[in-house]
Amino acid sequence: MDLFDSLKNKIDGKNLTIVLPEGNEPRILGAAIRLQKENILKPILLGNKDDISKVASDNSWNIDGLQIIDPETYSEFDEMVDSFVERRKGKNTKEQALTMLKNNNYFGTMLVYMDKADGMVSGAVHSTGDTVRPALQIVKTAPGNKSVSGSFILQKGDQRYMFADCAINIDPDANGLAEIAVQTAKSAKLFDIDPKVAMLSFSTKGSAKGEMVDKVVEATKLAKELDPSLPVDGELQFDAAFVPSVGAQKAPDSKVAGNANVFVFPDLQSGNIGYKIAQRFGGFEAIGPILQGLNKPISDLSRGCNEEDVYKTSILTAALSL
Ligand SMILES: CC(C)(COP(=O)(O)OP(=O)(O)OC[C@H]1O[C@@H](n2cnc3c(N)ncnc32)[C@H](O)[C@@H]1OP(=O)(O)O)[C@@H](O)C(=O)NCCC(=O)NCCS
Ligand SMILES: CC(=O)OP(=O)(O)O
Repeated sequence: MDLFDSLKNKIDGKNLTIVLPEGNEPRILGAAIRLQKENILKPILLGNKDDISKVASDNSWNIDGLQIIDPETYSEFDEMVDSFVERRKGKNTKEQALTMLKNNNYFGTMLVYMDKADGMVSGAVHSTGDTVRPALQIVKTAPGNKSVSGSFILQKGDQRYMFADCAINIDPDANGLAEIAVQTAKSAKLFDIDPKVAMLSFSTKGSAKGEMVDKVVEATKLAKELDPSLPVDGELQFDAAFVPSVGAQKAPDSKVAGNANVFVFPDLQSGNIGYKIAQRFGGFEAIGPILQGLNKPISDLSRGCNEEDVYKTSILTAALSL
């Protein structure tokens, strides 16, 4: 079954709510109208009602029945401020809270934190940093996780792969990389991928040397320690990880080489560039970044996203709340 049909089945009838802080962005509003019309989930748009109505009328869209919260006039704002100050005890004052909660990403994240919404999707017009910082500060990492990371599903026809970290950790050390591998394998299972994890490098099994390679070798060892049942191997170049004949030549003893479907990049430069190349040159649909290891489902979008990406990321985020 198509991934999104199966995710839709999962969330069907559960009345899940997803906050969309960028309420007057046409790609967001278009996706929200579609989600509402198809009765898949309940979008909650943040923004000024007149501004959102103007975008709708400019596009001849009907927004009847869509839930819009204007943070400027939110009746439970005082309760939200108190909850924020309590959560950020010792880190942010009430005065700071009043300013920070004027930002829709902080406001939307608080709705999720306070269980007034099941998840949030943002980032069509905000950078990843501005989108995820409130989540890292308020929702925080889930028990058993040290850091949050960001993965993508790359799919084309019946091919489906996971790439990570493409969004959050700029230069993870070996421990961080090992955690990213385990988190991404866990995400893969949620999306019907039986994970075989390749720890990527410019070297395969000692073909090149240096600190960058050592980091990936160490991370592979640590990932195996974190989850002994996980099929994970490294260090592998992308061709050795993906192409069976090259895997057999470069890493003949590996059970992952040539068959990998989860690709862990050594740092964010390679991960972010890598997924965009697969998307833009390779014609793969890229869904994400999916934040892994976070206590509640909040998803970022690439600013290059389209309405379909927002629609799908909202469905996926709702499914992650179950
Ligand atoms: C994610 C990112 C924005 C965090 O940067 P930052 O806000 O400057 O980080 P700080 O060190 O000030 O941390 C802010 C908070 O987030 C937490 N945090 C930072 N990185 C984290 C991570 N990977 N996992 C969990 N928590 C994290 C910190 O503990 C801190 O919490 P606190 O305020 O309660 O102490 C930064 O790592 C970044 O810019 N990453 C790259 C994003 C990007 O541009 N990606 C490419 C496009 S997708
Ligand atoms: C995920 C990502 O690269 O986001 P953006 O394109 O917004 O920087």
